[in-house]
Amino acid sequence: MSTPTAVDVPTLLEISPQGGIEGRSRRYEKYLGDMDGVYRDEQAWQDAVGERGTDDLVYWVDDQRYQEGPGALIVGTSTVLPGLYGEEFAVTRGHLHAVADRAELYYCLSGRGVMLLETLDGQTSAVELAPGQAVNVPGHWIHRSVNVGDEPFVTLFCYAADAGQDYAVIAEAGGMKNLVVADGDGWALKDNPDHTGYRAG
Ligand SMILES: O=P(O)(O)OC[C@H]1O[C@H](O)[C@H](O)[C@@H](O)[C@@H]1O
Ligand SMILES: [Fe+2]
Repeated sequence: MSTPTAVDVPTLLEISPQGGIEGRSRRYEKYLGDMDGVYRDEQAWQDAVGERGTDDLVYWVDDQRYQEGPGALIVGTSTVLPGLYGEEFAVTRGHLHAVADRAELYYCLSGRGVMLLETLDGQTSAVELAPGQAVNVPGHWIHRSVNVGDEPFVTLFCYAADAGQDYAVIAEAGGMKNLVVADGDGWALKDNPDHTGYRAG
């Protein structure tokens, strides 16, 4: 059991529905240039880089944490800006927790999105989220936020402070099994033909 420290005190967090936390510990920003290899349509991503440059902000995360040890929670907001790369909607890189059994809650604050979920043994799920809706993601599910609207997709998340992130799992598999693509006014799932299957769990 970890010894409480002076900073282990309850903290009031002011959470903006547009994303952002007063009282955060950290802000983490991802730019278009960081998304190399994430979208299946490489040319579409290259074209976007040509138009907007590598320094164009695509998503950002504010979080608050008071210790790294097991038992503590990380609370944050994730703001994914809208976009389309070929037929694919704007996504976060996505990950499996490094401590794979760690769960995560995502509560939609604004915008319209999909939480794309997959397991190493091939189960898939996609949960659409509108403001007021949440998804309780069990451990062992790879998760990626997808903005399927035309405004920022903002979620409040909460997960165990010792979870960590494994990003290689998606890259090694040629991307996630499913793509979230534009379909009329909405979205649809499409098989990613480059997906080779995940490594053994
Ligand atoms: O970590 P990424 O897949 O790039 O997504 C960005 C963020 O998504 C979620 O909201 C997680 O809880 C964050 O810890 C993570 O950093
Ligand atoms: Fe996570």
